Amino acid sequence: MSENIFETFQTVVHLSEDLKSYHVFVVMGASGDLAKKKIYPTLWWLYRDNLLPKKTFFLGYARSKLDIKDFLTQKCRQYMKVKPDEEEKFNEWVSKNHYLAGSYDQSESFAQLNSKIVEISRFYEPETDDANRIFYLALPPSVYTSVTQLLSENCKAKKPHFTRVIVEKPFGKDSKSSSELSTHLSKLFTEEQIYRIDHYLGKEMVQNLIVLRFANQIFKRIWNRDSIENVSITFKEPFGTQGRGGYFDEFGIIRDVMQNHLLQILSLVAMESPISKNAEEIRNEKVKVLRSIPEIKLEDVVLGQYVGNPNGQGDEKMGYLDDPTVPAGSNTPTFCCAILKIKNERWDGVPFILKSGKALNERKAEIRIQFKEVSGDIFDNSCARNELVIRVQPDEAVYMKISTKKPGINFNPLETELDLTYKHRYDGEYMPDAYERLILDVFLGSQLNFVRTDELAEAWRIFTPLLHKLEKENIKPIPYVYGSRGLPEADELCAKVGKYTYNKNYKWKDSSKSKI
Ligand SMILES: NC(=O)C1=CN([C@@H]2O[C@H](COP(=O)(O)OP(=O)(O)OC[C@H]3O[C@@H](n4cnc5c(N)ncnc54)[C@H](OP(=O)(O)O)[C@@H]3O)[C@@H](O)[C@H]2O)C=CC1
Ligand SMILES: O=C1O[C@H](COP(=O)(O)O)[C@@H](O)[C@H](O)[C@H]1O
Repeated sequence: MSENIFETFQTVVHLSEDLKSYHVFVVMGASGDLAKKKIYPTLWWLYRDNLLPKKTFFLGYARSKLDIKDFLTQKCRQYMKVKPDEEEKFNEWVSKNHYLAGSYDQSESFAQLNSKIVEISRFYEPETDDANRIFYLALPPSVYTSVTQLLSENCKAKKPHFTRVIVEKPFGKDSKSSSELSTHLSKLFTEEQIYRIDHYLGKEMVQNLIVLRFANQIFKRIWNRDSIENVSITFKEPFGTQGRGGYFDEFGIIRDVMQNHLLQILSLVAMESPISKNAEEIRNEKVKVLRSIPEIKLEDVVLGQYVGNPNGQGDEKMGYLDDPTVPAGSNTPTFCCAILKIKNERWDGVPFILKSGKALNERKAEIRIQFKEVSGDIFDNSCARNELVIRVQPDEAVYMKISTKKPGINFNPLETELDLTYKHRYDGEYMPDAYERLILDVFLGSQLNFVRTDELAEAWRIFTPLLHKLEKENIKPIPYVYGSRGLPEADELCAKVGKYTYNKNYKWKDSSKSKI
């Protein structure tokens, strides 16, 4: 692991006055899946790498009665990648974990939670009267309202200590429910105390967008409707609902991925240059561009639902409706391709294609910027459009597809690429997980990578009319086979409305594997 990558964080964490006092990180819903697979492993990695303020302890809270030491060492450990030489440090981290069982809707339980926080703070530092408090709500949305209410009434830190609350999506189901939740939260906490997590904002290549766009003069000049024909933002997963059908069916792919992860990426790709790197300046620009996007119309959308592949293996044989947790006859889409428009000076006429789906042919998240055709082409229309591809996952990469002379005795253009593949260029660099970056941001009080209330309201405004129409008219998605690339109808929409062209002649050669 490279030490350098952490230097900045460690310096900030250990020098900041605000971070010198005790911190308690409370995992609400500590017995659940998210806590087990993501939150506790992330806390361990941050602790292992000395990234957390030195005086931090951890408190789990859930209804189940459990022994936190057993839970961490037996249930969570498989997700924690503890190396043999880290045993001592791991045990040290486990010993800093505490647990309290309690309800999600009774004031006495939250009063006990408050007493427990104070008690543990005093155990570590007898003179102290409190600690900075971070509450991570790894909970189902059904208990958000009561938990936040009771936290606010019983568990806020005494000043000057801070209280921060991390909220997981879904942030409502449409404009109305989201606004109700936002209003509820805003009565209890200030905007500075609320951290709405969208884990895509913690991914390396999503964070890279701001640097790529605003630290390169060559991109600044061409990042507009004069040069760009279309932009695609794609999310694909090669597996279905995996028994989570009950949850998924309530939301569908649009709410699960598009309205949040893909729209967040879109806003970073399309926003104007912020005045500075300041979180509020950046979030102001993100909101501004979202405000320029009209609501999506049904005619600009293709919806799909996967069916089992009779020739597939295991899960692939199972269609969405075969999942016993999915209601019979459900019309919830598991695939969606939508074309968004941005009505502003920079983007007028440039389609933004958002594509997302489960049970497709591959795991991929990428941003593809397709440039306009060469004007005054002297090569008999044989030049492919340039493309800039930012691959978020798997294998982070930035590559630019360009035409060069085909090597040899000829004068023909050949589509090739300028390739920055991270695993080759930054071999050995430690790439923190999205949750590591985001949880650290909360300790540091940086809201840059979290979703602000007005941003959220705009995101719902864009999607709510479409979602309501789909539900009211019970619109049937088109079936596609588990493991396919998607729907031909989506390709047609991308070509016609999205102005996207696909060059099937392009063949990529992994030059890292070439012999010299
Ligand atoms: N650094 C690296 O590792 C590099 C890797 N490569 C690899 O080379 C391969 C080709 O490169 P690239 O151009 O990026 O990717 P692809 O050829 O896989 O896809 C290009 C785009 O065309 C779409 N597409 C694919 N098939 C069709 C079709 N039949 N009709 C319409 N649209 C289609 C894809 O959408 P959809 O996602 O929906 O299928 C995607 O948006 C990829 O596997 C890529 O990973 C290339 C350059 C650098
Ligand atoms: O938020 C969600 O994201 C995951 C995909 O996350 P990734 O980091 O593995 O790309 C998705 O599977 C899930 O359905 C969705 O709720």
